[in-house]
Amino acid sequence: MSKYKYSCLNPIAQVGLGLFSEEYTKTDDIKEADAVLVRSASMLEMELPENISAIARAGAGVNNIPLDKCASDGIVVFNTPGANANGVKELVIAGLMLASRNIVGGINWVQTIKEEKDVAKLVEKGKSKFAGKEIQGKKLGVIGLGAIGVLAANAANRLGMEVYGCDPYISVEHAWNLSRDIISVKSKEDIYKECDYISLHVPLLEDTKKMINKETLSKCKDGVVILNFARDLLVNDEDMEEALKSGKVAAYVTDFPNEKTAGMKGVIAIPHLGASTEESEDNCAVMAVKQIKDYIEHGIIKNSVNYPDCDAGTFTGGTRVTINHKNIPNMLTQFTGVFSAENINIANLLNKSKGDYAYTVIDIEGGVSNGIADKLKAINGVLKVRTLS
Ligand SMILES: NC(=O)c1ccc[n+]([C@@H]2O[C@H](COP(=O)([O-])OP(=O)(O)OC[C@H]3O[C@@H](n4cnc5c(N)ncnc54)[C@H](O)[C@@H]3O)[C@@H](O)[C@H]2O)c1
Ligand SMILES: O=C(O)CC[C@@H](O)C(=O)O
Repeated sequence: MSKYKYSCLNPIAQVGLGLFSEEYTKTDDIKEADAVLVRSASMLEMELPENISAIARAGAGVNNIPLDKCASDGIVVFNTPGANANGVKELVIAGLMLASRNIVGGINWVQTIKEEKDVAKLVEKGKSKFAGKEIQGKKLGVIGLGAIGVLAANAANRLGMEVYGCDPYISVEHAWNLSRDIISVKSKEDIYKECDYISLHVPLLEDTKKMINKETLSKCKDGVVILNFARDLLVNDEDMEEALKSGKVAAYVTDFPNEKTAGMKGVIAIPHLGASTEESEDNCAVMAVKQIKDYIEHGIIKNSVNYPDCDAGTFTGGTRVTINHKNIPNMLTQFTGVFSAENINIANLLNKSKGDYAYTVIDIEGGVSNGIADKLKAINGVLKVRTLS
């Protein structure tokens, strides 16, 4: 009989799932799963049963997961920062090329003449219709300098582009990795005004939704190319259609086609292939499974998007009690009170908070009764209690 169960809502690379020991079994019923692994499947409308302790998004974007609801149910949500960034960066470079040289048009045209007698001659005669531009010397603006934005900016710069980057919240780690040749600008306005190509690498949030719209496009250069390898809702599709028609936008490259953009003239639509490489899928799966195992077996939180990171070290014996709770005053006093009332000595205690939520790990040398977990659960503001032994 296995100790833990996990469910996968999307296919997850075997190299990751193989890291689960025989203590784990896979289940298709999330009502009995301790942990859930997901890629792009939407969990927004899903009922989240009480048994779930953790959800790992094998990828970066978490807009398919109800983060607040999970936090208030005591469910820790992880993602895998950077694990698919190289895969996306490479497709962004392909996107720059696809938008600059009429590669798709040319390839499709060759198929229309493939049965003709002298294909080579027709090719030489007809190819001028597909002539393009080079990216060297052109200006690229990268909005969002996280794992992908930094790699894309540096790579485009190495290909001879003049690259502008904008990220008011850039992390120290990403700032370190950004080439000194990238021109860092404080406002997106500078990118709209200066750049021939604009690539979006921000998460989909309330303040980034439809950031590319009639107003922002009006600030752009005529014939600008927009690349969207982040999320479709970052762009207002109606405004984009108008801008493509008028020539304001020369091409819109999107990794997120929808009913509106899939057949839109001027759109180069790719079926969400950014992270669809063997390497990215493996990296994401391995990172996601390791994070789930660390949390389930040791109560360690790393790379959570709704709870604080918290590492009390490997659980080696005795009892470890983990408590997901609201970040409100007086919680620790109440927790320690439950143990002291039973004359139990706390060997180690770690508490971390992030926004409205907090997480506490309490190590005890011996065992504890079930009653302890029930008393902790009864404290107002406690969302989930787990006892590892
Ligand atoms: N096409 C794909 O298959 C694919 C794969 C991975 C990620 N993505 C998308 O790309 C996004 C970025 O991925 P990542 O791995 O680089 O994430 P990341 O978290 O490393 O980087 C996101 C960056 O955006 C910045 N940011 C947030 N709000 C901003 C704003 N208003 N203006 C400017 N910068 C802002 C953050 O400071 C951060 O540095 C993801 O959220 C996801 O939606 C798509
Ligand atoms: O899982 C995928 O294929 C896509 C992942 C990507 O959109 C992400 O946000 O990481």
